[in-house]
Amino acid sequence: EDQEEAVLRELRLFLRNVTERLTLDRRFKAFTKPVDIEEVPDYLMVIKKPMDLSTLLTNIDEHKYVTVGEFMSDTDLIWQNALEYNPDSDPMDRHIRHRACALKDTVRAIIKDELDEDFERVCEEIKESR
Ligand SMILES: Cc1noc(C)c1-c1cc(NS(=O)(=O)c2ccccc2)cc(C(=O)O)c1
Repeated sequence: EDQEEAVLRELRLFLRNVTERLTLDRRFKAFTKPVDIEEVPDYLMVIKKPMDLSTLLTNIDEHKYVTVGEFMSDTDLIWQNALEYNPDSDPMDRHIRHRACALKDTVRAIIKDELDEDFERVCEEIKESR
C-alpha cells in the first residue's frame, strides 16, 4: 500500500468528518438529502447540477475527491444552487438563503482552521501525477 494511498485515505477521513459535522447541524437539514422532485417539480429545470450532503458522502466513499479543492467545488454547488433556486424576497426564500450563506461560511471556516496547507499541496501533486 503506497504512500499516495495513505495520503488519500487520510483525505477521505477528513472529508467524511467535515461532511458528518455539517449533516448534524440542524441549520443544514434541507441540504442533507437531494431536493425532493415530488415536492419541488421544476427543480431540475432550474438547477443543472444538484448536490447535497448525502451525495458528498457517497462521492467520498467512491474516491471521487483527490484534493480538498475538488470537494469544495461540490460543497459550493449546494449553497449556490439554494441561492439560485430561492432568489425571491419572501420569508421562505430568505430563510433558505440565510442557511445557504451559513453553510458557505461554515465550510470555509472549517477548511481554513483544520486543513494543513502542506497536506493539500501533497494531494494536488498526486492529482497532477495522475
Ligand atoms: C434545499 C432546497 N433548495 O431549494 C429548495 C426549495 C430546497 C428545499 C427543499 C425542501 N423540501 S425537500 O422535500 O426537498 C427536503 C426535505 C428535507 C431534506 C431535504 C430536502 C425543504 C426545504 C426547507 O427549507 O425545509 C428547502
